[in-house]
Amino acid sequence: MKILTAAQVYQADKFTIEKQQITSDALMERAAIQIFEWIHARLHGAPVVIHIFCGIGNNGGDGIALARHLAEHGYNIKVYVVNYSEKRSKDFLLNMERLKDRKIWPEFMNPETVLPETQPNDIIVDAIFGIGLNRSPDDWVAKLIEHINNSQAFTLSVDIPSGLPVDQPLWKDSKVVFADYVLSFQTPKMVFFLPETGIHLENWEVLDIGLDNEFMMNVDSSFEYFQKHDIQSLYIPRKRFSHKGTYGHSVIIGGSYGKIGAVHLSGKACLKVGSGLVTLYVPECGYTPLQSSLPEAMVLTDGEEEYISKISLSIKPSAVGIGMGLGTEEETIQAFGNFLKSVKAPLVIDADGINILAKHLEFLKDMPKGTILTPHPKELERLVGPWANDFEKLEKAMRFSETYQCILVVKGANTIVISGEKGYVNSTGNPGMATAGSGDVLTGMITGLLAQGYNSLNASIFAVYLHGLAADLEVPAHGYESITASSMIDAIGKAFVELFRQPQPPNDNQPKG
Ligand SMILES: NC(=O)C1=CN([C@@H]2O[C@H](COP(=O)(O)OP(=O)(O)OC[C@H]3O[C@@H](n4cnc5c(N)ncnc54)[C@H](O)[C@@H]3O)[C@@H](O)[C@H]2O)[C@@H](O)CC1
Ligand SMILES: [K+]
Repeated sequence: MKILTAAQVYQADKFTIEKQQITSDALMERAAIQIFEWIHARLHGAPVVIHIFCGIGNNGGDGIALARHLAEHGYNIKVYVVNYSEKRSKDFLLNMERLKDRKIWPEFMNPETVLPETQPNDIIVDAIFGIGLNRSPDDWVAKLIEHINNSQAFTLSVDIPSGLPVDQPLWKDSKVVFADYVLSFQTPKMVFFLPETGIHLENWEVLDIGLDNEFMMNVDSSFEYFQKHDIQSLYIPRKRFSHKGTYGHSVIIGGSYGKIGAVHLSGKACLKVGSGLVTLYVPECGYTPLQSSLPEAMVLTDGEEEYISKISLSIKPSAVGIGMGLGTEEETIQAFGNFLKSVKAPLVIDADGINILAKHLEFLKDMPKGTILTPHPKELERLVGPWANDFEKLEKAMRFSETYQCILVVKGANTIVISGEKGYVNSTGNPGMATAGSGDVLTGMITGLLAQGYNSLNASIFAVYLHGLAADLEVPAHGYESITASSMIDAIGKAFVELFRQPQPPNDNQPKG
């Protein structure tokens, strides 16, 4: 699903109105009806008090139109107009007239108005600001936002939590409504997925208001949100007349004294996504533990006992994953640098591999095109330098990806796969994944898919999705706390099965945590 900017949504809006020959008010009516139906399907006419806070633009217009539908169905509503400007939109005014025709009189709020009381069991609808917000709200509106946030009432935001910009960082000291749920029109907003702004909402859902399909197909969005059907289309089916050689030979290179487990996790995950053969290349101390714990894998050792000192492979790998538990001994660094010059197979670099690159930028020129780097935030910072906000972080990652023609898997609550100027936002995963070895598992999965012939971008996206899905499937049995890297590996099989189960579970597009 494409993630549009505010400017693109306005274009889609205009295009739709012209092509479908409808009025802007008809589009607002569609939006309001969709929200009404969402609420009505859950409340079934319950006499709960619904406070609807409306701005004076089209987001406010949506709120006023919603108020009319709720009133017509007998709901107990209280409507407020947050009168932050005299520039009321045409469709807001039109819907105000319709509301007044039904003898419903909103309370007009200005800087002097006493803030209304709400009860914990009430519902608040936040239709104060939508995608038109272009600066931080005035002080008195900020106080109202705080008042809403201090109430314990369930808060439903129309289109976007009021106070959040759509596609740029938050203004300094700006106040934002904390939304328990956001009903976002046609597209999720990029701010939902980034840590500095995503903390202002718990859940979100996209409502289809029928913006034109042709526009949506052709619009060039920088970011996409990938879900089950996107991943299904990337899947390469296994063939009946195949053998283990068909599915590639993966090599996992890493480990040092005390960190051999990282290689075990990567190697096992690599096998679990279907790599035909897996060889682990480790220092001598890894030989016995790996041979006994992972019998399906072959083990090659470096002459050095405790760390890798040279990388010479007697086999021709289909894909290589390198860096987990590698350490940063001087000899290891040299071995890593030399390996980059000679490697011909598709490559994934993780953990200490990334740390070495960050300290030896001269190695970057030797990195094969299409190499995948899987940094967590600290590793990314070492690689691209510090950033002032989440949007700058993504810009820097995109520039890095373009310069070195590599793919960056920017790990986080919503992992984002960066390929040049495009970013792909993952829809699976949960806070239980913040646990030791989780990244080793992902690196092994990407390597295993590369070995089977997935290209760099598809292998990254597929593995990131499946990794998160495996962890999500662990939640019912383990909760977040007890998920481990090993339990995620155990669930990879279930994740493959789930991938082809229909229909998509309803919470598949929710941010977790
Ligand atoms: N584009 C679409 O597809 C549709 C949009 N609709 C609604 O329209 C909304 C956008 O409406 P608008 O463009 O009227 O914008 P908003 O309703 O978000 O904001 C209202 C106006 O306030 C002004 N403003 C911005 N920041 C301010 C601030 N800090 N203090 C005071 N005034 C400020 C701006 O001039 C802005 O146009 C969407 O979020 C959505 O809710 C829906 O009606 C249906 C269709
Ligand atoms: K809103």
